[in-house]
Amino acid sequence: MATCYLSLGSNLGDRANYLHTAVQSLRELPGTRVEAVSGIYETAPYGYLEQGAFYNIAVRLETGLEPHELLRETQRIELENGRERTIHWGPRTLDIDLILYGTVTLCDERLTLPHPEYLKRAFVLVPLAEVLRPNDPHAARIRAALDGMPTDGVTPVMAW
Ligand SMILES: Nc1ncnc2c1ncn2[C@@H]1O[C@H](COP(=O)(O)OP(=O)(O)OP(=O)(O)O)[C@@H](O)[C@H]1O
Ligand SMILES: Nc1nc2c(c(=O)[nH]1)N=C(CO)CN2
Repeated sequence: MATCYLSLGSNLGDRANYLHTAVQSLRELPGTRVEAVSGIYETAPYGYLEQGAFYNIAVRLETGLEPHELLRETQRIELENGRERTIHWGPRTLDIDLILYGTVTLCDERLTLPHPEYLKRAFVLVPLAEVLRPNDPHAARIRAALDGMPTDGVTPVMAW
């Protein structure tokens, strides 16, 4: 089993409902236990700015699925929730990014772990800090990245 952290986002349609539906689907994955879900944050768009605000959460789960198996399942969940890839970093009903999979490092044509952008993204790090195990091997790096990072574009809107 591995401790994994996912970042989920939505900025089209009923954003909170897409996130709740996605977490329920994660709970139903084989060999997987969702252990913690952050509150929902409203976040200013990062990267491609001509779009609506996102709702973002972070999830900690334990899974026996291998990294590529987990990615296949999360991409299935995205498609089941109407995900369409039009503009890179553009609007989406649901996006699920694999941030950390234990201490695995991996870089192939389908999957990079840890996620290559996560330490630059307050919309990832702020929810992630809520569900992070204090003794996690990545905790010090995450706290250091958050220290001094502007987080004014990340606003808590509702508990999970
Ligand atoms: N850690 C990861 N989590 C999710 N997808 C990944 C990861 N590493 C690589 N990918 C690949 O990235 C491709 C593009 O994913 P997507 O279109 O969701 O990017 P994005 O979420 O909009 O941008 P970003 O990855 O910068 O957050 C996917 O088809 C997937 O194979
Ligand atoms: N606020 C916010 N901005 C983004 C997000 C996201 O989830 N939240 N996802 C992106 C592509 O992964 C690009 N920009």
